[in-house]
Amino acid sequence: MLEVRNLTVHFGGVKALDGAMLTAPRGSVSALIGPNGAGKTTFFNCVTGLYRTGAGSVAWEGKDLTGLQPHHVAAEGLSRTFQNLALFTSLTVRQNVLAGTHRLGKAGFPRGVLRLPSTRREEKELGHIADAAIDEVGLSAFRDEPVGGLPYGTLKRVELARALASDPVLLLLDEPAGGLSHSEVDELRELILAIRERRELTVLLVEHHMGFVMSMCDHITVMNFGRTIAEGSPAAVQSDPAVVEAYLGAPA
Ligand SMILES: Nc1ncnc2c1ncn2[C@@H]1O[C@H](COP(=O)(O)OP(=O)(O)OP(=O)(O)O)[C@@H](O)[C@H]1O
Repeated sequence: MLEVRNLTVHFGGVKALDGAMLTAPRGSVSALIGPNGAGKTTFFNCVTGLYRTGAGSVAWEGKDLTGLQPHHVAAEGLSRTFQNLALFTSLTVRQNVLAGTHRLGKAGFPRGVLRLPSTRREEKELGHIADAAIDEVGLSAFRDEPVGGLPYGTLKRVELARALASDPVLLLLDEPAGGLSHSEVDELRELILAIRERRELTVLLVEHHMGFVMSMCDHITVMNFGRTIAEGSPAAVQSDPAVVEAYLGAPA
């Protein structure tokens, strides 16, 4: 499982995380929720090594990942998508997804320049992996399209395919349903559940869409002002008075 304890992050005078705790059981679809500014994206950035934590620890399957650089975290099988999409707009869908296979390649720069047969073989294998991820998210028809002109819902799937192309064991999705239409949200739910099943993944998502979260997650952590205020099943957190207060405010 993913076990995060006591994460603390300051931005100047702002305490973005203040002892945040989270567990995501192996094989679960877990969610991290909370009002705007609660610290959810900062939390993801700490887990994936983009931000340094002032204090606390991150462990996956008992292995300490605290303070590792992003590429070392990725090498442990943690892969993510970004809230504001991080795609190369002038490249095609396939080229973007291929970028996600990076951690699986062994060739490196010198062998790449020499174009050895083993390098060409590896490129072919990584191409197959990228194509399989594109097919898996239903984007076969867009494989060679430049990402630039594609609709938002399609771009979100490209991000998902890129994250899958690294063959992750833990998939972190930052607001996967954000900006999607009603029917796209429903399709995305089915897609994520099918991917989890097929790949035996653990999924942790940050999300504001409560219908989406409550209908698909096994385990939910609620954060407010950088602190974890509740954790448990969808039913348990929904009826937790601290959670109700965080979303609706204290009764007058
Ligand atoms: N790079 C930064 N520099 C300064 N303050 C930041 C930075 N990133 C986040 N913050 C602040 O830290 C707090 C937590 O922000 P964060 O984006 O992690 O919240 P969030 O829960 O993801 O919000 P949202 O749901 O709106 O995306 C906020 O008060 C935010 O303004």
